Order: sequence, then structure tokens, then C-alpha cells
Amino acid sequence: MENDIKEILITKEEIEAKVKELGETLSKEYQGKTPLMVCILKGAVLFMADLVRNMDIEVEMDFMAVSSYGKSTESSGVVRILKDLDTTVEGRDIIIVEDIIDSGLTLSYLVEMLKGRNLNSIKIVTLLDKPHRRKVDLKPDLSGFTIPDEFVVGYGLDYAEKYRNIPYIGVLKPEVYSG
Ligand SMILES: O=P(O)(O)OC[C@H]1O[C@H](OP(=O)(O)OP(=O)(O)O)[C@H](O)[C@@H]1O
Ligand SMILES: Nc1nc2[nH]cnc2c(=O)[nH]1
Repeated sequence: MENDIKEILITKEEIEAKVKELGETLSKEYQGKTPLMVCILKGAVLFMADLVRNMDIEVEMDFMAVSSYGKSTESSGVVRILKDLDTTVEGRDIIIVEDIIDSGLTLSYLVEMLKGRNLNSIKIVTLLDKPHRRKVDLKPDLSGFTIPDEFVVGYGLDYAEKYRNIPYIGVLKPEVYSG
């Protein structure tokens, strides 16, 4: 599996240090509150699991699954909810946890939808941000790493459902796409 990786962009150690820092920042920001951490499946699962373990305040967790129609490496902007939240979000402080923001289409749709549910507050934390690819005006409140316009895998991120369990963020060799 790791033979398919051309280049390591962010090491396991760099991810660990950054997730610790993000967890500490969120703990300070939400001191005295119990935010509802909303993980966007599936890519953000590993980040969510590590992030909450680096927070020393009470949190609740919930999960949403969305599907964006389109090519395997490109988001189309048409978002379908496959699994909605189990929790009632009225009056809650929501932290959306994402692995990557690319075009921003997935999150801009989700944030607008959630804002319609009478939340107290909503913030976005993403591990990775590709700002050059943005198609809508969407900025994360907290971001781990800004990365160049390359398709990355590992630490939850997949290509055709594979490579999610690689412990670092890497770029695939071009021949992997062409088969
Ligand atoms: O900013 P955008 O261009 O909308 O792209 C970002 C979205 O794409 C990825 O999810 P994906 O649809 O690949 O699903 P997955 O997390 O289950 O792999 C990622 O987890 C974001 O949700
Ligand atoms: N795996 C993966 N999914 C994405 N979704 C949007 N951008 C990316 C990316 O670079 N890698």
C-alpha cells in the first residue's frame, strides 16, 4: 500500500503535534461549555478520534454522512445527506470536524442546513485546507495545515476507499490513478 505513495506531505509526528495544539485551543475556547462535535464521515473519523482525546472539557460527539456526486477526486457541489445527526442541535454549540476543505461545496451546504436548526453557535475545524481550490466563500475557524492543490490520502482520507489507514498525509503516484 505504501508503495503507492509518491511523497509524504505531513508526517505522523507533525499531525500528532498539530492535533494536540488544536485540541488545546478548542478546550480554551469552549471552557465551561459542552460543545457537540460533529464528525463528517468517513474521512474525518481519525482526526475526530484524536482531537477529542486532546480536549480536557466535556464534549458530545455525533456523526453525519454526506455524499457529493461527482468524479472520484472532485466534488460536484450536489450534496445528499446519507446519515443525519442523532442529536437535537437546538441551542447547542456545534463544532464541525472535517478532514479537508477543498472546493468548500460540501461544508457550505451543510453549514447553511444546520444554521436553519436554531443553533447557539457553529464553528468549523479542519485538519487540511486547500484554499486555492475554493469555489465558494468558506473559511474554517480553525485549520491544521494549508496544503497545495494536490490530491492527498492517509489519516482518514481515501482514494477509492483505500489508504485511509496510512498514518501520515501523502500524495499518490500518478500511475495509481491511471491503473
Ligand atoms: O470541499 P469539498 O470540495 O466539498 O471537498 C471536501 C469533502 O470531500 C471529502 O469527502 P468525500 O466526499 O471524499 O467523502 P469521505 O470523507 O467519505 O471520503 C472530505 O472529507 C470533505 O467532506
Ligand atoms: N482523499 C481526498 N479527498 C478529497 N476531497 C477533496 N479533496 C481531497 C483530497 O485531496 N484527498
